[in-house]
Amino acid sequence: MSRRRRIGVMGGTFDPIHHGHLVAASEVQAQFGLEQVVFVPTGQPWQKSHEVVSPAEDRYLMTVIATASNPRFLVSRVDIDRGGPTYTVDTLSDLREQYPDTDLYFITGADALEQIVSWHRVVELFDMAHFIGVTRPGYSLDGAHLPKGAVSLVEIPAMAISSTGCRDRVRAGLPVWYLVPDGIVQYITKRGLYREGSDSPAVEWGPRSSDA
Ligand SMILES: Nc1ncnc2c1ncn2[C@@H]1O[C@H](COP(=O)(O)OP(=O)(O)OP(=O)(O)O)[C@@H](O)[C@H]1O
Ligand SMILES: O=C(O)c1ccc[n+]([C@@H]2O[C@H](COP(=O)([O-])O)[C@@H](O)[C@H]2O)c1
Repeated sequence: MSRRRRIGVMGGTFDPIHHGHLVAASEVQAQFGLEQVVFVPTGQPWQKSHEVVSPAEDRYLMTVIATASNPRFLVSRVDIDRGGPTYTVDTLSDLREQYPDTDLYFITGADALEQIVSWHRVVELFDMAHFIGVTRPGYSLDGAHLPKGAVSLVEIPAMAISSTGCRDRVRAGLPVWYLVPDGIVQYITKRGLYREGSDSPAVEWGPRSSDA
């Protein structure tokens, strides 16, 4: 009897994508024998509504550039094309339709996992995918209230990199070489992303009038 397909799902705002994301996806791919890992840039990350987030198309293109050299990595537009606030319950139902007879492995860092109880329709999530929590410097999972057995925890090489840190460095005129792939440095420079007073058309996600 043939084994069911196993596909990883790496969701993120990716503003910008950095080597912490790529190492997490690569480690989980190898440890769980995943056929592919699908990177899914968020449309509107509703829990970051107080933050300025770069346009989805910039985040999507950066994700495509950063993953292009790995034949096991793919990028999906489902969260961007659906529109509205991004909920993982919708991401997983779209991907389940796209990948029938497949086990999905949703990858999250320790920080995101700590917050998972606040996610939309969280109870349904654990029936839709296996959740894999990866270690992240500065975060611990000790206090996270997760359903017993719902999440597998995986130790990955420690990458003390965050998108916030990368944005702050660009704003301060510091290099982000080697924190992000080379193509992402070039993309950020070309588009003038994250620079104070730059013309880059960052957007703020306020609640839509229909959500009020
Ligand atoms: N250095 C890292 N090590 C392990 N997991 C990470 C790391 N950076 C991000 N992740 C995980 O990747 C997913 C997407 O993260 P996201 O795009 O929000 O990046 P971020 O660096 O956390 O961004 P920001 O600093 O803007 O909050 C989340 O599950 C997050 O926990
Ligand atoms: O479903 C939710 O309510 C929800 C709330 C916060 C984050 N998420 C998902 O978690 C992933 C990482 O998100 P972020 O904001 O840390 O980049 C991404 O796939 C998000 O869509 C999902």
